[in-house]
Amino acid sequence: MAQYTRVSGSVGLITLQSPRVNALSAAVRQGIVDMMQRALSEPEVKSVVICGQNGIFCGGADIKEFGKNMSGPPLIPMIHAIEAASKPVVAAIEGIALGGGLELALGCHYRIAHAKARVGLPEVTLGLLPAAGGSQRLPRLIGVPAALDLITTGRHVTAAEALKLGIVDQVTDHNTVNVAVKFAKRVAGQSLDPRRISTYPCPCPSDADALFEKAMQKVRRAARGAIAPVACVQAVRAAATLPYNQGMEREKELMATLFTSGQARALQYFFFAQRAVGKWSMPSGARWETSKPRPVHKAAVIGLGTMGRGITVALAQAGLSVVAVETQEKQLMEAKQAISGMLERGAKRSGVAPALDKVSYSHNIQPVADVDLVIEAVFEDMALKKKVFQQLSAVCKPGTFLCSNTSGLDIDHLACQTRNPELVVGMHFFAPAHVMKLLEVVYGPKSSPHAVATAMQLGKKIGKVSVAVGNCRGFVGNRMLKPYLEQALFLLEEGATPEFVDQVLEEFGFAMGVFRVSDLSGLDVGWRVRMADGLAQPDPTTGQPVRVRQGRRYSPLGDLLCEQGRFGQKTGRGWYQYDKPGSQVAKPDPWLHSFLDEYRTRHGLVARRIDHQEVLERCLYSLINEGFRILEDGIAAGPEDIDVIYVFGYSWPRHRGGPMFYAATVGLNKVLERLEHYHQAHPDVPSLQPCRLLRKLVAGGSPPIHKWREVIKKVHSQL
Ligand SMILES: C[C@H](O)[C@H](C)C(=O)SCCNC(=O)CCNC(=O)[C@H](O)C(C)(C)COP(=O)([O-])OP(=O)([O-])OC[C@H]1O[C@@H](n2cnc3c(N)ncnc32)[C@H](O)[C@@H]1OP(=O)([O-])[O-]
Repeated sequence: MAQYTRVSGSVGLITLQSPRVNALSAAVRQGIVDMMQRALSEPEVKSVVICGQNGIFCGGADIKEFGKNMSGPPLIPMIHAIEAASKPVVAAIEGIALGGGLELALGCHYRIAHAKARVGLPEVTLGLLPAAGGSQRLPRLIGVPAALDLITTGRHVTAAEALKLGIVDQVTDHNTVNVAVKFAKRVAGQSLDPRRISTYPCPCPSDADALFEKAMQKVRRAARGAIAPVACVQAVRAAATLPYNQGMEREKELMATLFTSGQARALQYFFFAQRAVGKWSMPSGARWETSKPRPVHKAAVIGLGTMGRGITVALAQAGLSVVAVETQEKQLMEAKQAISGMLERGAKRSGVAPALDKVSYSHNIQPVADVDLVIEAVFEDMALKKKVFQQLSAVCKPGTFLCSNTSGLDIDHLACQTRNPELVVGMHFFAPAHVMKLLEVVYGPKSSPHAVATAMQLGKKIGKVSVAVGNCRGFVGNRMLKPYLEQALFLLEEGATPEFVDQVLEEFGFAMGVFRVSDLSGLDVGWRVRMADGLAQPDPTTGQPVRVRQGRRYSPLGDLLCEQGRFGQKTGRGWYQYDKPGSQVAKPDPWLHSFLDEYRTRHGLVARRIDHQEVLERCLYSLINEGFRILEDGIAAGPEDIDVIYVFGYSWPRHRGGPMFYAATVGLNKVLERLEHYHQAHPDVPSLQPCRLLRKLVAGGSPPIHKWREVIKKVHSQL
């Protein structure tokens, strides 16, 4: 919808009305067309201002309409009509003008923006490109290099940068609509030809071919198989090399290839999945709408190792006062230096003052008595963590939330160490904690909805994408990672090499394959956990590494490497070799190949040829199968939770939507059939045995992913 009012005598004011972001739905487009005709037909009206209600100009095309039959007036001719109008049209940009919203503004003759406004063409993040003239008008207005940057990254720019680039004509701190109305009155009657961007020549740098070649290489490197960034470069190239109308034809062609692509569907699913995880619920029925968070002004971090330092920085950068506690004096001094350095570098990057004064340091726990929330980040040892929680429960004021950054230990065990177990939740950060977006908020059976709501809100405040999950070994992310890692090791036993397995996973779109990630995070981290679980010990009778445990197949390959000090990058040797400890360039290691050959011979294994499909299916389908078990157990409320965790925490390629969306794309019946195939071949690997929920979904005709929550609810109600 759009509202029309005549203001200041001679200005027609068109206000977009579609909560919450005035997206260009069919109704809004119809409203704009109708109101423009009215403004142009009223003789008293000399100029027009377009704005959005509630201080937001426009969030672009209505993503909820994608995939449905398009109705209402099409966007391109609507914008052309505005550009061709005989009366000046001024866009009053408040809040945001994104995608089709900015394209609408580029069709206007003038653009006035509020100082706090942001503009951009983020279509590439949805697997699309600016398809309402944005890829043709923006290069003509601001030049090819700047347009390439905005369109291939989809980044939002501030009003100040938009003015500098020439996207907007004026920036104001005052009421933008009033300023725009005054401006519109002032330009009434002036010639508009010089203001019709589509008529501008596209300023093309002399070395255009080289520039576009370079841009194409850059996006291909970063895209990891995503197709939209490549199409964006091609569209801008059309603007630089073709007349406007032909360029628009090219934009349309390219958009047609993207719009129906699986990647666009995956990225649009992921757009809404990101918003769905904020609307959390617990098996107890507690929900985000009804659970009030408590304010957190002052926090504490216990243990200043790598994770503790990153968490302290994330909290301080968000403006919280932080008490950083480390009992080891030397570790405390090193941490103070590291944290100050991270705060200074972060502040320099964002052009603000470093929040050094936000952090106070202590080598004992007393100063945390008056904080609102504590995050424990000590070494991953249950006995040590229990002691810390007992101390915190004794020292902290009543009502203080006690949170653990454990990556998989039992939250309920920690809660039982305290006077108020309802105030205990997990806040599982991902390394580096001040960079990685994901936060798993883990609730135990005693955790109160307030504790979950407070941790979720704190996560949002420090710029994280927070996902609420239930308490179990490894929570969601690490629990699903286990069968994935297991299959990768089994594939090595059966004849594959780390390079080949990683190549397949990186071609799929992962930033790094499983063995390169293992070398980066350190093989010893998992080894210590397996040692603690008594898994890594050789068979006491034979002294031989054990390959079957409790009737399940087990691969001791990782343990054997660790026994030889091959911890990965940190020791210069792991699944790959590195020039020196700490270097990051992984090279195939002939030693490892002969080690694998000997290992196979010693265990009577015969190497066989393993193809891409098998690597992909065994690694990904076992991970997905565990995802279905997690949904069945109610540890995650819906597939969106799992997909957001895997994209933000485990570099699952966003243009594939996430593991559960990928399963739906491949087809649940195919995933089931392949798992049955591999389980038959490997009956001693329970993680390949298809999960009941997967069977149930397939038996139910493989409903679309947005319907899975209903099926899960039914399964839970029958349990
Ligand atoms: C032709 C043309 O070339 C092409 C093809 C296009 O134009 S493609 C479209 C290009 N536009 C975009 O990529 C912008 C996408 N939106 C955003 O980036 C953000 O939303 C935001 C604008 C920066 C606000 O962030 P927020 O954090 O303040 O609130 P929110 O929770 O995110 O959003 C608030 C509510 O609005 C909903 N919403 C936001 N943008 C929407 C959109 N474009 N269409 C439909 N719904 C939208 C969102 O789902 C949520 O709903 P609900 O959960 O309340 O039910």
